[in-house]
Amino acid sequence: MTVDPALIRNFSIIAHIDHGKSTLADRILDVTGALTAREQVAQFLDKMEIERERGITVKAQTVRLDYKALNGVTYRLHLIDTPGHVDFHYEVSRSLQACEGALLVVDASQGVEAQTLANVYLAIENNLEVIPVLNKIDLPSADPDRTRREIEDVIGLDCNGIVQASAKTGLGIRDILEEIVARVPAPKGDADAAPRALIFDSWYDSYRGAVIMVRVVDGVLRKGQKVRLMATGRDYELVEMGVFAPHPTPITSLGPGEVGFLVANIKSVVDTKIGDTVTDAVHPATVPLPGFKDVKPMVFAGVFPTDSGQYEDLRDALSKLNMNDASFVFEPDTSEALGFGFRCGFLGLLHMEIIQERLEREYNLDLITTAPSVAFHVYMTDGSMRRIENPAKMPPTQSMDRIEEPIYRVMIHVPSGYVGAVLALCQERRGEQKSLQYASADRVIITYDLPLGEVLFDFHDKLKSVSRGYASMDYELVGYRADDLVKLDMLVNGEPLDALSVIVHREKAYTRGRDLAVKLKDIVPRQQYEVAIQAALGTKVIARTTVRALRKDVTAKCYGGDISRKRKLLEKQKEGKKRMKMVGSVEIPQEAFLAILKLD
Ligand SMILES: Nc1nc2c(ncn2[C@@H]2O[C@H](COP(=O)(O)OP(=O)(O)OP(=O)(O)O)[C@@H](O)[C@H]2O)c(=O)[nH]1
Repeated sequence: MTVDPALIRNFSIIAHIDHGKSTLADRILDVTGALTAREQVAQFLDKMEIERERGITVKAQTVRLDYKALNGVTYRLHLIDTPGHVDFHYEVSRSLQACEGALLVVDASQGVEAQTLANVYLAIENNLEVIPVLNKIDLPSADPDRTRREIEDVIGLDCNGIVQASAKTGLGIRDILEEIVARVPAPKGDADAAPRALIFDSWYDSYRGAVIMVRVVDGVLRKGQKVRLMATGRDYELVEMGVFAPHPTPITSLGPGEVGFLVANIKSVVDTKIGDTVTDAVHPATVPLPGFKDVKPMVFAGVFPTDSGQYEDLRDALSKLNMNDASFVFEPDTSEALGFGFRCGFLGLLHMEIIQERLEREYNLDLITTAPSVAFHVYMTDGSMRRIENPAKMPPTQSMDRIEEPIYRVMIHVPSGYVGAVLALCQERRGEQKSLQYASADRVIITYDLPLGEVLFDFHDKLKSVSRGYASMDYELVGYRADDLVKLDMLVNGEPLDALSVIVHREKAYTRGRDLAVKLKDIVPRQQYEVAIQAALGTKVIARTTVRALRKDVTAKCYGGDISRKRKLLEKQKEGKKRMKMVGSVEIPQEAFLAILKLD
C-alpha cells in the first residue's frame, strides 16, 4: 500500500558543522516515538563509530516517521540526513533533491556561517522550502535577535515567527514538526507514469550486496519488479524493499513521494551511482531525473604498507572499503622509495583522512601515506591533454605546453576584525579575490578563487589560526587554470624520494625546497656516514642540507648501567623503526613524508 502523497513531507536538516543537526534529528525521533529509551542514548542517525568520535556525519541515512499533528491528522515524514562536510557536496545536493523542504538549523550563539550559507544555496537551487530554526537557545551566549537578523540580511529568509529551539533540552521540537507539516509542500508525482526514483545514497551490506536508498518521483516500484539503473543501463530484479522506521522494515511497494531502500543483487556500490534514476526495465521512462553527475576524486595520495608483507592485506582492505564507498578510487602504484602500494583518489582531505584512519584502525594496517596532490590537466606540445594525479608521473618539461590546476571558489565567513589577516593569507596562496561583502556590521563574507593545491596545504589550519578560530569556510570546484607550475624533487644522497615530489608554483619552489631540505635534515636520522639532502627542479639543485655522520652508539651511555634501561632504549628504537623505509642506504621515517604538509 502506498501512502496518499498529500500526507507525505520529505525534508532534510541543513546546518553548519556542530550547529546541532544530529541532536535535533534525535529529538525528532523522540517526539515521534520512534525509538525506545535505551536507543535514545546513542545518536541514532550517525551510524559509524568513526563518525561518532569525530562528531560528523559521513553517510546519509534516512528515516520514516509517522507524526500525529495538532490537527489530528497523521503525516508520514521522511527525514533525509545529509552529510555535513564540503567534501560530500554532491551527495548533499542529491539528498536535497529528494526533498521538498529543509530545516535550516542555525546555532543562535554562533550565527550564520560558511556552510550554513553553502547549504542554503543548494537547498534554494533544488527549490526547497527553507524553514529556519534557531538552535541552542538554552546557551547563555545565545543571541537569538542577532542571529535572526543575520538570517534575514544574509540569506534573505523571512524570520517572522521563527522557531526558537534547543535540541539539547527538547524545547521547540513540536513547533518544528508543526512547521514542517504546514510549510513543506506535499510531493507531486504521477502515480501512473513510468517509474522514476532518485538514488541519493547507497552502501554495501555483506548479505545483500549493494543497498540503494531512493526517493520515488513518479510511478510505483514493486517487489519482484525488473528495474533499470539509467546511467549504467543495467537491469536488476528488486528482491527486497524496505524503509527505516527507524529500524529496517520490509515493504512491498513505494509510490510517488515515498522514500525507502532497494536490494537487487547488485554486487558493488560502484554500480549504484548517486544521482542516477531507477526505472522499470520493461517500460522504462524516457528521460532520467535531472542533475546526474559522475563525481571525480579531487585529492590523490599514495598509500603504502610500512611492512611490505602487508601489501595483500592492504589490497583487501581497500577493496572492502570501496564496496561501501564508491567515491574513492585506488590502483596499484610503485614508488622507488616506498615499494609497492596504491594510489588512491578521494573527494577531499577529510575524506582522505577518514579512509586512512579506517584502514589503520579497522584493518590494523601500518601505513605510510604520501603528501596529497591534486589532479593536473597537462597539455602536451602535440595538443593532447593528460590528467596527471601523481607528481612523480609528470611528463618531461620539454614535452609539455602548459599545466592547468584545479581552482576552487572558497567562501570565508569571518568577523570584520580579521579581514586583513584572511586577505593576506588568500593572497599569499595565489588567490584571486572575487568579492567582499558585509553580512552584518561585524561579519564579512570573503570570496576567493584559490588553487586547490594551495587549499590542501594546511589552508584551513592557517585560516583558523589567523582568525583565532572564528573563520569558517566552504568551497567548490569552478574550473582549471594554467600557471607557472614546476615539479620539485627531493633527493637523499642522490636518490630521489619520489614520494615527496610535488608540483608547485615556480616562485614558491625555492622557499619550499629550502624549507623542506631543512626540515628533512632534522627528521632523517643520523647514519654512520654523511647524508646529503637536496631539492631539485629537473637537474638543477636549488637547495641542500647535510645530515652529519653519527659518532656514538646510542646505547653507549648506558655502559655499566642498568641493563633494563638499555633494553628499553633498544625497544624504543625498534618501535621508531617500525615506520621507517630504506631509501638507497638511508632509513627515512614516516614523519618525513608528512613534513611537507606541515611547512611553516
Ligand atoms: N547547549 C546546547 N547544545 C547543543 C544543542 N544542540 C546540539 N548541541 C551540542 O552541540 C554539539 C554539536 O551537535 P551535533 O548534533 O553533533 O551537531 P551536528 O550539526 O550534527 O554536527 P555535524 O554532525 O558535525 O555536522 C554537540 O555537543 C551537542 O550536544 C542545543 O540546543 N543546546
